[in-house]
Amino acid sequence: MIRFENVSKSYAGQGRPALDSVTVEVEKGEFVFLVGASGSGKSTFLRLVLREARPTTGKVYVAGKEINRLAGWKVPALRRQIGTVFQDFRLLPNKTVAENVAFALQVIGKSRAHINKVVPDTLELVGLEGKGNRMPDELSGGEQQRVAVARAFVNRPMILIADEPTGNLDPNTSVGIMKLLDRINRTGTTVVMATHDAGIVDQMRKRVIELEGGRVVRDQSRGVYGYQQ
Ligand SMILES: Nc1ncnc2c1ncn2[C@@H]1O[C@H](COP(=O)(O)OP(=O)(O)OP(=O)(O)O)[C@@H](O)[C@H]1O
Repeated sequence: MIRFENVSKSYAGQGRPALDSVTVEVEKGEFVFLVGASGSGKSTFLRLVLREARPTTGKVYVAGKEINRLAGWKVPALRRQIGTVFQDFRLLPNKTVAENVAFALQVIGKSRAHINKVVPDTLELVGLEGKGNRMPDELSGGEQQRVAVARAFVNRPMILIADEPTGNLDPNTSVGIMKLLDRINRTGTTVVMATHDAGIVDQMRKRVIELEGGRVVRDQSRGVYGYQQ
């Protein structure tokens, strides 16, 4: 589903590359944690999958396509297949919960009938039934992240990318979000999550890829967090 072939990424003006000769493959339906110290290259890895950044050398494949070679007009279709969740939720503050989730479908031209059916189903899936009319600032952090997960998943993407999704949440709330991501993964969606949350990684026992200075230094199935911060 995702394949990096000898990928390096250097940012202009930076001495050493953010990613350095990374070769890694993530199969369809896998759940993968990306761990490593701050600056080790996790976000760069995720941005390359979304083609928000492009490799300096090497090839990135998503669903069999080398995405660096995709024509610009095909990039939105690629991103439509990839849901994203971030530490800071990134909800639209002036839209209700339901509108935030619906918006993700409106911008890709889905019909009102489809939206009216799918949004309530997805809010129920994430445990927010009955809260569709709330504004984001009327929700707890954990609930706001559930909205973000609903928005990321409402189009049933083949990949879900999560960059520190529990970074702003307390441990109990984080467990709830992880249960949700696990549930989404069980529907067949490939999940790649960058995290500093040792407790979560140790509890979930999923594949762990560790980056250090832009290189893969560990790739372990049913792994643990495994290093001191
Ligand atoms: N847009 C950019 N321009 C220049 N350098 C960048 C840019 N983005 C990241 N870097 C550099 O690339 C390296 C890897 O950064 P990256 O954000 O991928 O790490 P990370 O593992 O996600 O870190 P964190 O855990 O703090 O989010 C760092 O040295 C960082 O300073």
